[in-house]
Amino acid sequence: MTPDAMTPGAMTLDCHVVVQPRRVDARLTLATGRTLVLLGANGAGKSTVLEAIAGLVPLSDGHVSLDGRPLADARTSTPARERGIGLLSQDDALFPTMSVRDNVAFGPRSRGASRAAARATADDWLARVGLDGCGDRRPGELSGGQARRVAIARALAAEPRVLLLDEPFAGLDVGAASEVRALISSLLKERTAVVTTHDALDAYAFADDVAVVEGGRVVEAGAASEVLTRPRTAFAARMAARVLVVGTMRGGALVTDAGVRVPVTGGPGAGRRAAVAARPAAVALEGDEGPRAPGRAWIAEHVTALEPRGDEVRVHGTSLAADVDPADAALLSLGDRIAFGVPAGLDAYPLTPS
Ligand SMILES: Nc1ncnc2c1ncn2[C@@H]1O[C@H](COP(=O)(O)OP(=O)(O)OP(=O)(O)O)[C@@H](O)[C@H]1O
Repeated sequence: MTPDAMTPGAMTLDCHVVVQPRRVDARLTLATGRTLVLLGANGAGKSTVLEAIAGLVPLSDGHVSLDGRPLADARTSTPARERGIGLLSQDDALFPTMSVRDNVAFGPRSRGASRAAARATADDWLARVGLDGCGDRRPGELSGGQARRVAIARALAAEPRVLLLDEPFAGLDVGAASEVRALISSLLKERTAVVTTHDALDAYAFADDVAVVEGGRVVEAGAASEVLTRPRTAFAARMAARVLVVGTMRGGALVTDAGVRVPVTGGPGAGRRAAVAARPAAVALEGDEGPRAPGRAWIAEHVTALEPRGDEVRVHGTSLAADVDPADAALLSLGDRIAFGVPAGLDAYPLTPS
């Protein structure tokens, strides 16, 4: 570890991952001690980025550097086990014939620890992930949540400089996912990590920084507080579970390109492009005709999708969305024209540099 890497805020990971066969071309940087969440839909290229950083997929172009040390480019590649990077893949990939303890001891053993020391480290990690006493079991004797914990322990027992977690809650039932979420939340403190997810909840829960990935590219990146609450594109807003209304500032209001006036708080000067972001739960829904409640700006769109979400349904328009009671959603059909009521008084933020 270089002295620079010990400095809080120093850049740990710097990469430009180009994997042409998978159409991935993504640039990322990550400072020491921070957690970066890669937020994107299925197939966006998130796993490919992690696999390339870990050394499991070759780069077509670009580079991966850790603490200023080049690990890979299109011509050279440090072997995965020598990178100081731990990857928790979606399938856990535990060795099925080894005991749980030996699975976790694998990393320390590879780093030269004696068998006894590696086993002691493994037992210590098993206790830290809540699996005290499970060391003699085989992976096939574990529940999905337990197996995920073992995989986490195995990744961390190797003492990686950077931990990569690929959809760490995928395939777990609600109870197990909640437990693993709490465990990961405590383990990520002070650690340098990248977590992939398609779920905004994970971004809100873990991210210091967020990079939104679409079609193999990073389309928005920055501090979580900025990217999640002030998204700049409809895609980033959707990934952050927000709806975005874009327009031009006029007379203290945001006026959409269709001419709807949205009263806002703050915002840049007249004539500047700006946006407000709302939670779908805060957006109201009415028929296209008839009375409209005051205190909102009403924007008419066609229904494009009805997405069940537990005890609510998210009604998507072409750009807006609202969470409504299933009984109300049941009255709607795809293509219906409806009015979304965006609350007045949201904070407007600039979309163009001043
Ligand atoms: N082993 C592979 N061989 C060839 N192409 C692959 C392989 N794995 C993924 N791809 C392709 O690369 C692209 C990116 O996939 P990737 O798995 O990285 O996306 P993702 O964002 O992680 O999605 P998911 O959340 O579904 O895992 C996709 O077009 C996918 O079909």
